[in-house]
Amino acid sequence: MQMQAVDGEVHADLTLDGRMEGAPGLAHGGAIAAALDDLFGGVLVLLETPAVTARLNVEYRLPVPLHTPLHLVARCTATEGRKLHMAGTMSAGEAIVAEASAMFVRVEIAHFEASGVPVPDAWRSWGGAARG
Ligand SMILES: CCCCCCCCCCCCCCCC(=O)SCCNC(=O)CCNC(=O)[C@H](O)C(C)(C)COP(=O)(O)OP(=O)(O)OC[C@H]1O[C@@H](n2cnc3c(N)ncnc32)[C@H](O)[C@@H]1OP(=O)(O)O
Repeated sequence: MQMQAVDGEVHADLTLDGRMEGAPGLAHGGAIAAALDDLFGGVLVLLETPAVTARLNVEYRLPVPLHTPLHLVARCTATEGRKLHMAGTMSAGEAIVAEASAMFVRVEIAHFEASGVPVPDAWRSWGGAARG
């Protein structure tokens, strides 16, 4: 998903296809949640903060048709020590089809390195969990 930073928010355009189908012709709720969670990951890049999703809440407002352009927007609404609160929306045209809120928790880069897969070099210049 291609993301763009605009005025402290992260925006993305996305069209879901048959691989993301739940009910016939409609997007699977898990795919919608994954897209919004991924967008929150983009906010972390904007903030240059390594963190992970601790809690994700999605409100599904309308069915999301496949093969329809969707617009997503996310931002960090508050920070509280290691906790980052996020909010985001997914829209089809003028209609908000889903809204999400999430709590991320800052972690050290070592959290990701534990997988054994190298992290991008840029992440090393970011402050870790201790950055308040
Ligand atoms: C990843 C991106 C990197 C950046 C670059 C991005 C690049 C762009 C691509 C992005 C693509 C992916 C974007 C999607 C992001 C994922 O998908 S992340 C993967 C899914 N999430 C996880 O795997 C997290 C698994 N959980 C954990 O590792 C640990 O539980 C945590 C969240 C790090 C917390 O553990 P901990 O470090 O021991 O901290 P702990 O003391 O337990 O908690 C700290 C505080 O948070 C609170 N807390 C912790 N968990 C919860 C919870 N579930 N509910 C409520 N409160 C909680 C605690 O109560 C505590 O509060 P205070 O006492 O300080 O008030």
